[in-house]
Amino acid sequence: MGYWIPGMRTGIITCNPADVEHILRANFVNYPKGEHAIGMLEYFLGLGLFNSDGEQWLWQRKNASYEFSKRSLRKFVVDVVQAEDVLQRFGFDTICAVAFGHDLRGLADGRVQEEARSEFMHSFGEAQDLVVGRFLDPIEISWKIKKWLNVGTERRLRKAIADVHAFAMDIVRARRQSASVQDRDDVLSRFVESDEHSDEVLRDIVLSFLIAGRETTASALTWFFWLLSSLPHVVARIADEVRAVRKATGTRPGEPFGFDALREMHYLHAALTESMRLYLPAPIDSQSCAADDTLPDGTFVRAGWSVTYSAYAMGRLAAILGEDCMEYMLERWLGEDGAFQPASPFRFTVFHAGPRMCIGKEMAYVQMKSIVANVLEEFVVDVVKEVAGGGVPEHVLSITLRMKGGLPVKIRRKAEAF
Ligand code: HEM
Repeated sequence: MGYWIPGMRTGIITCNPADVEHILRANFVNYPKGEHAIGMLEYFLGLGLFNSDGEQWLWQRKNASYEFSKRSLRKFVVDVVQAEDVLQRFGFDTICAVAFGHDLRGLADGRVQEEARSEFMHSFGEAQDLVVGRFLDPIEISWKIKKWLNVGTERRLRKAIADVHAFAMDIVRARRQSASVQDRDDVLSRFVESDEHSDEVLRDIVLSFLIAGRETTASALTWFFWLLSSLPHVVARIADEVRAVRKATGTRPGEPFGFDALREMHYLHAALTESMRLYLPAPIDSQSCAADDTLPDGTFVRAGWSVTYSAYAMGRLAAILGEDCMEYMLERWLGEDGAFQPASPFRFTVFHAGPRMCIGKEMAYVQMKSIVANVLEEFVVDVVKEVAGGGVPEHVLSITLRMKGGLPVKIRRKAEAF
């Protein structure tokens, strides 16, 4: 069933899996992101994969998909996730390495690089929050924006975007200069090879991967570790599974997990999936309707309207998940043999669905499983009492639905490895 959103840009919102399938797959060409959404982010992200439609999107998606193949993922596990300082390199650095072949760690002057990175992270966070804040305001030129976007804020935003663009451009130039692209299989190499794209186009591709992959996995894990603080039996079962995988693969605590070893961690996969069902990085997603249409549930949609589905609500609906929808129950994802059972992406919409489904989904699971398995194997994570025992921490909606102020934890090394 669709709903009207009074007082906002005209549109409907739905939580019906059949509608979602219609919008994201069956009638995909009729539901692009649309000029409005793309225009709002263009001065920050340009027209990269994440922020483009039609042909502009298609050629980028085709080239990028090739590099996100299973072969590349295996290589990613070997080259990047297994690095000894996995926690340090998690997220931002791994995306730079996998997507752009740009190893921040390997650069000669580590200190300068470290400074550049943290400056970039700060600017990226600031630009993202300001741009997304503007985007989420229902009435674009409202009094709220006029008040909020005062001259100082506008200046800050421009500076943050200029810093972000400069950093992304450095990645592009470094990548162009690196000698042999033939034997590289990062995402950028495909675009660099064809030689027909300007530096600005490549910069936008870099920005799209950073915006899509930078905060999502980190946000998902923050909520996961918070949930674990009240689920000791789940922590114990994950530990059992990790130990069993160690035994089966003949590896010892501290050694890296291989791609196949991570795939064997079904219980952990289910635990993360159940956590993201309830606390997901991207809570809503909007498309624009190109031509008049009627959704499967009978709702009429006029050309130009926005059509939004709420992944957050869909993850908490009894009609989709049953009466126990508000309970953390990871067994719902496991078959009788203990193997992970995926749900239709039109019901479990955490990674979007259809041709524009998240291209980094597998990589995100590899990252998250590596982190959780490594951390729980060697450390005890104590969430500070007030947060662990209290209610649900406050959410902040930026590019992801993150936990306000982050998760305060104390980490202790285990007296003896389990
Ligand atoms: C838990 C982690 C993640 C979640 C929940 C997630 C979720 C999503 C969602 C909902 C979208 C659709 C956004 C939209 O079109 O408005 C998306 C798109 C995308 N994601 Fe992810 N993502 C995650 C991790 C990653 C990672 C690690 C990467 C890259 C390294 C990545 C790369 C992308 C890209 C490039 C797109 C745009 C795809 C396109 O438009 O064709 N994501 N993701």
